[in-house]
Amino acid sequence: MKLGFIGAGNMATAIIKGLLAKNFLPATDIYITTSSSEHTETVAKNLGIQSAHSNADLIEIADTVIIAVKPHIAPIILNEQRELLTKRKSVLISIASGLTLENLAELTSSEQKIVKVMPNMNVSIGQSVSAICGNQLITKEELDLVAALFNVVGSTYEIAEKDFRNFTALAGCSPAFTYLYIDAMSRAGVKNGLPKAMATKIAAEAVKGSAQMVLDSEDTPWDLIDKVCSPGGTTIAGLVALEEEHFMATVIKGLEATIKRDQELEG
Ligand SMILES: NC(=O)C1=CN([C@@H]2O[C@H](COP(=O)(O)OP(=O)(O)OC[C@H]3O[C@@H](n4cnc5c(N)ncnc54)[C@H](OP(=O)(O)O)[C@@H]3O)[C@@H](O)[C@H]2O)C=CC1
Ligand SMILES: O=C(O)[C@@H]1CCC=N1
Repeated sequence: MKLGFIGAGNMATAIIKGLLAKNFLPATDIYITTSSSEHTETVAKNLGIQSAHSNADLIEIADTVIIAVKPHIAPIILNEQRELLTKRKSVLISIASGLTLENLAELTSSEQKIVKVMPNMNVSIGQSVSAICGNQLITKEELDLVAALFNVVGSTYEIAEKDFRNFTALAGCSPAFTYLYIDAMSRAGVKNGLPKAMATKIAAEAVKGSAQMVLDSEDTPWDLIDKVCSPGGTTIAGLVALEEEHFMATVIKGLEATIKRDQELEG
């Protein structure tokens, strides 16, 4: 497989680092473009991979093309490159939020093989959770190959396209919310006398262990909450205070705002 990334920002570089770390592809088979040749050269050099002179050159070289630009830029590029993509019979992978398989086919052609993937930032440490679905032209083998690519950098769920928005909120955007939670805990630690770096590390380790516990245990999160809360103790006091401020409803509101924004981006 020769893999080309149109766009080499946060997501593409994280995926590339993950793929290189696991030796999924040799660095000689990974190509990128950015908005300028100079920037492409710099990023490619830093990652130790290949630069393409233009998006058209990249499509000429790669058999699998990941469009990893911001959702409002993707339509412009796909429209420009539609004939070449069709001619090359490339598999097009889109990670842009808010663009449906139907949008992507309209922007390219009815013959375009398309896979929609929603990864998250944790690709760079091999712990992404990604959703995947293909259009009617994608064979099972092609879908499996794309799933294998994203399995190298985490786990992959094949889901119906109608569930993508929900997945984007739960897995694509939620790392940002979790960082916010960790930072808020860390600031509470600082407020009460711990140095910031130490407080952040402690908060992050507590979150990591708690997430692992949910994955490993047969208990539901509520069962685990009850096990932490000693009668008349400290945790129940904190839990009640959080719920007085509508903690659960606030989290749900945050995720639902991302679902609404995703709908708006689709237009
Ligand atoms: N960030 C995240 O956690 C996640 C993001 N996504 C999706 O991934 C996509 C990329 O997001 P992210 O990586 O954060 O975005 P970034 O802004 O970090 O990266 C965008 C990249 O696109 C490049 N670019 C802009 N215009 C062109 C062009 N005409 N030709 C080639 N490259 C171009 C930019 O180049 P330059 O730097 O030179 O301007 C940059 O390298 C988005 O669609 C987003 O919805 C999906 C899941 C999670
Ligand atoms: O903020 C965004 O639009 C992208 C999609 C998922 C995470 N980041």
